[in-house]
Amino acid sequence: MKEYWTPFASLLGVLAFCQSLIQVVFPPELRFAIVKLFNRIFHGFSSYCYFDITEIDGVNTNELYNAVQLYLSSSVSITGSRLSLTRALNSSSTTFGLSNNDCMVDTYNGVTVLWEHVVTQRQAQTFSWRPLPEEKRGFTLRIKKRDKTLILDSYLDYIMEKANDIRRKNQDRLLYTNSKGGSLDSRGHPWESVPFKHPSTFETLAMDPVKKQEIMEDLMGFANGQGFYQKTGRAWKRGYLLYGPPGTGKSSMIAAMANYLGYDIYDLELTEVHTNSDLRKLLMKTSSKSIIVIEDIDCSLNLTNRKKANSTSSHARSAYYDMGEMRGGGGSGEDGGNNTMTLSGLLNFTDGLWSCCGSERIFVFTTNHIEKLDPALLRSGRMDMHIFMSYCSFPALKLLLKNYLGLNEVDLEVAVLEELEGVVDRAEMTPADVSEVLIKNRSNKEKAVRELLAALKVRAETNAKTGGPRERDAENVEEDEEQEKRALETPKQGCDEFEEESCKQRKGNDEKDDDIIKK
Ligand SMILES: Nc1ncnc2c1ncn2[C@@H]1O[C@H](COP(=O)(O)OP(=O)(O)OP(=O)(O)O)[C@@H](O)[C@H]1O
Ligand SMILES: [Mg+2]
Repeated sequence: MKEYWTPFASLLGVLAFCQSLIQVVFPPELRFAIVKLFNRIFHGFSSYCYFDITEIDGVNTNELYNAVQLYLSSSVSITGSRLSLTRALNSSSTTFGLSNNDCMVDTYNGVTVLWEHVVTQRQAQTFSWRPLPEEKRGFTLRIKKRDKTLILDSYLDYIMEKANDIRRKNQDRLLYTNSKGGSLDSRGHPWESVPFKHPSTFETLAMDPVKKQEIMEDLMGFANGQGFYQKTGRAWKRGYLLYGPPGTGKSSMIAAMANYLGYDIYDLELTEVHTNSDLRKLLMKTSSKSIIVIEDIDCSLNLTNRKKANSTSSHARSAYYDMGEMRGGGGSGEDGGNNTMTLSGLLNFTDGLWSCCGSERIFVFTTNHIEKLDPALLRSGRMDMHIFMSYCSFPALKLLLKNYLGLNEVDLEVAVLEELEGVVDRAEMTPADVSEVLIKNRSNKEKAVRELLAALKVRAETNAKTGGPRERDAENVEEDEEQEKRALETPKQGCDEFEEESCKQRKGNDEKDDDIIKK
């Protein structure tokens, strides 16, 4: 049972009045001694103790503050008479909250506690390393001294759990981006967020059903595995590397993972991160139950295969390592100090001590060119699962037919099914291409199937003549490598240009592939 409790607020008001009176009458030293004595006497006689939960704890956002707010908002909505209402941009739900400086009683395991929402104006600051919000916000929890153990042992954990449940039920997850280039907002967040409403789920994801089931079980095992991770002394985190050609569902898979687990997504734009210490700050500001995504990792940072670079020449090697310094403006080479963004900084981010700040986090890297990644990223244990997102297979095709046209296997003629099965692997078409044919003709199911079959046949024939996208891709990779080798052998000042050119080239190749597919 929860209700407003005004006598407590009045008592606090009297205390505040006494304190301001003391401030006016006595000099600062005497004032300090009197206030201390006054507090000691008051607390000595009082049977209550108080806990302050401030919104910002030093430089970090206090997760407990957010949890208390959410927890109380779930109860206030029913019993409160004075509420603050908020609705985030594009959000589907309204949040009720305790108004400024209002109090509320809550009962837990037969123990009654009092919550006060304390909001005060921040005094004008002469200097601050970052802008602070105008208001200082926090909750004060008042409990009986004799209930302290019970409350501290389980009540706060209960609140955290409840808040997580509420968030999951609201289904309003957030998509964060660091595209502001590391600048902080007034609450010290380097991330900007929007409500995440991607409709992709494992039901809509077309891929090998056995592999899909394996991934879903792995994710669920992770989410429910707190005890296991604790027992085995492992950090509660998991890494997935999604690789495969463009349009095979890597981004859709990330959205499906987030929707399946109810996690937020942090989309990390590596090109906006300039130093290893910036990366650590970003990591510190991510919350638990989240997926941290780095898309197209081969293009975001110079993480291409070092082995190949090493085998060229010592001159080339030093040019390669110097690239990190040039980008960050004078760091300490490949191992990198904090002045530059390096591979080792990234590995430390996912793997090292820093990866363990917070818990229940999933790292997902995606790439179109796994062969271009540094072996250090691929070493076993680094990413727990390597998932190949392949061209459309027969089971995936059947799922797309069902999702887009509502056609089950039994709705199709046996001969058509056999034709589709016979041609789909040779066609090497991505699920994105297949979806496009189906969407275009979705008002006429028969025509859609006919056109799809024709498109698959054309693609299979082209592949038979040209070797297919896999071979074309391999040729492009060789071309890229040749170009990288040439750039590594040129003087250092060409490195930045080379980097840009190489990335453009890769993007160009992808577009070329897309064109071929569309034809
Ligand atoms: N496996 C799939 N199942 C269902 N739909 C898919 C699948 N793959 C691709 N699609 C469709 O194609 C579109 C593009 O897919 P998506 O962006 O997930 O590909 P990607 O692998 O991330 O590509 P890129 O490498 O270019 O980032 C999606 O909007 C989705 O509709
Ligand atoms: Mg993608």
